[in-house]
Amino acid sequence: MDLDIAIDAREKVRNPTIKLNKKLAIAIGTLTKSEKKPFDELVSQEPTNKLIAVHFGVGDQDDYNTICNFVKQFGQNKVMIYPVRNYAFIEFQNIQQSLQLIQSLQIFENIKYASLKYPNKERATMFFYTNQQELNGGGMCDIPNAMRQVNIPGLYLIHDFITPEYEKYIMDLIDKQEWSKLKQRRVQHYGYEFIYGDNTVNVNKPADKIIPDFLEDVRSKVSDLIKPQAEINQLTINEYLPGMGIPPHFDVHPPFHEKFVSISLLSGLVMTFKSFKGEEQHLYLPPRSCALFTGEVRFAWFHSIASRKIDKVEGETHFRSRRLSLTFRTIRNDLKCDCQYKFFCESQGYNPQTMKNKNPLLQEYLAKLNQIGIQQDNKVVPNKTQEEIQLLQDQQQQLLQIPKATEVEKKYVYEIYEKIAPHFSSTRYKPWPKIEQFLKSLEPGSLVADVGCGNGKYLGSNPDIEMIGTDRSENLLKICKEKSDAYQVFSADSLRLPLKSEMFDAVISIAVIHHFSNKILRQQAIRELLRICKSKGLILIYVWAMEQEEKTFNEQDVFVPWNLQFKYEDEKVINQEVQQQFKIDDQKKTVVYKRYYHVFKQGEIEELLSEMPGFKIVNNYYDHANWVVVLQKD
Ligand SMILES: O=C(O)CCC(=O)C(=O)O
Ligand SMILES: [Fe+2]
Repeated sequence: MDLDIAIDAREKVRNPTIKLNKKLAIAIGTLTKSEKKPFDELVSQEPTNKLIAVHFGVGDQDDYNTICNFVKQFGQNKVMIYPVRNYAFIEFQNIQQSLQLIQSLQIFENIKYASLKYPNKERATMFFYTNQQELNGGGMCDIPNAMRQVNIPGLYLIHDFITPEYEKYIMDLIDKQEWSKLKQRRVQHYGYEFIYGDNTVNVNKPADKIIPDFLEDVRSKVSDLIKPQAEINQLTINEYLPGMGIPPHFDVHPPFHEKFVSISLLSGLVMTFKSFKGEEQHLYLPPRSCALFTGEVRFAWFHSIASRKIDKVEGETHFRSRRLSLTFRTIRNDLKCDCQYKFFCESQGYNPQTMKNKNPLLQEYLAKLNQIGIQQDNKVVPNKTQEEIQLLQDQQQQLLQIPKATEVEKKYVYEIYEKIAPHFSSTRYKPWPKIEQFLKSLEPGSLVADVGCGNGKYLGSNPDIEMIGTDRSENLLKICKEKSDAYQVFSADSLRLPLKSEMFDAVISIAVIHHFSNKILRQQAIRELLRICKSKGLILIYVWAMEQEEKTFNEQDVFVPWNLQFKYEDEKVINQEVQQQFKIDDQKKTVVYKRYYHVFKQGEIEELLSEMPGFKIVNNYYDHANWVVVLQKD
């Protein structure tokens, strides 16, 4: 078969199939090269039940799905894709099926292949019969297998840092802003202009554009995360279409404070990290996650994104789609970095130029590291006291643990409230006097958050204050809205409230903290209450007491039954799902659901709080079988 297609430009204009032939030649070139076999050996002149699809067009997942759906029409088959090489191996059960596929396409008699064109795309896939039992895919192993978790000193990945709703909200607005075009990508800069090539900023020249207001929530959340570092004041937004990447680099030291973060929007992809010792690790950054760079990874590791359309994540092929990243940094006006990684630090004698020429000092440094071992070197931290180190480590530990609700909260709290909401609400209409009293004691005009507002029974307690309510249960929120149009409520996770810090004059948390099944979660929920409260603001917390007359508890972690009357339950549910999962009490005509509680012993909430900074306890008492504390933020 003659594939040496030399095309005369004029001929190409006259004969449109030649354009296709040129593409074919390129595709076949890739196939033969990576399979290391001549084309004649790879393809069969006679119909077989196996096909090779070349230029498979897995540019993105859409193409992949298109082709799989197309192939499926002709019968059961096995499709092996080799996305790196843009071809695939398809095996049908019989020849009839592959024959039908080929016949459904445009057939080019002279070289016996069939071509599937994509609507609206300058792209086609060609199919050939083959006798091969399999293809080797040209070594799919070219793509490193990335992990969802890695162990890189100073690097933290926080999942679900923002919600899908917030992501959508900011995406729409980001797309309305002006983009600057780089050779590879499009970018937006705020606060300070980034100088590529040197990977730095001009600290004396703030950009005209400051970080937009619509990003304030995420900016302040990042500022909290990096405390005690100064507030975030620079933002770079990078846009990566499939196939785009960023070469290996690290941020120069002097113009930026230590910590910075990169938040991924829309699509995940793999970031590659390379240490100064040559060690390489690959981490998958999922959408809406936040990667926090501190210490060694920030000062002395290269990070990069390979220019690919697909990644391999724990063995699975992951198709990239459009991704935006928000890189938030703090500018350092004094330009004096005093990190311990002085061989990479421009403030301490490092010169990127000499580094490129294999800086002899660096060679010496690496030799020394090899001698004493990196472990020991890590322990030597100039300019910081032991106490400071401990403090930083504690803080990083804490960051690592920005915790997520477990299955217990999902299955035995959240899902149950969803089910029992109307019935629950019908039994919870009377506000408790002491809580009303607290709300009525607030200054007129106060802004108050009711975190875990349930059916909203306190939202109208004091008409002179402004209240917002959050809850995880959509069905309870529905009830709030039915009660009054004026109620401002929305769904939120109490462990990570989508609310700006220091915003509220007071915060209440009624019967919420006891639904978290471990101490870390209970503390995180309280930390969030503290975070959104203004300095000197009050926080009222109610939790179920173990010591109560209404119920006897033999232990602290309990599942408390809720007898849901049949009239509140969907018939269908009673018959099917519930019968398998939940107990039905035929006599009482109820379905028995169980809610998880951690009931608090006397003094326990105070003990939990004693491990947390930033407030004092101004009151504590017992009310309606609950232990109660009132905190005042420092
Ligand atoms: O896209 C990212 O996550 C990283 C961007 C980055 O490394 C940079 O802007 O310096
Ligand atoms: Fe970077």
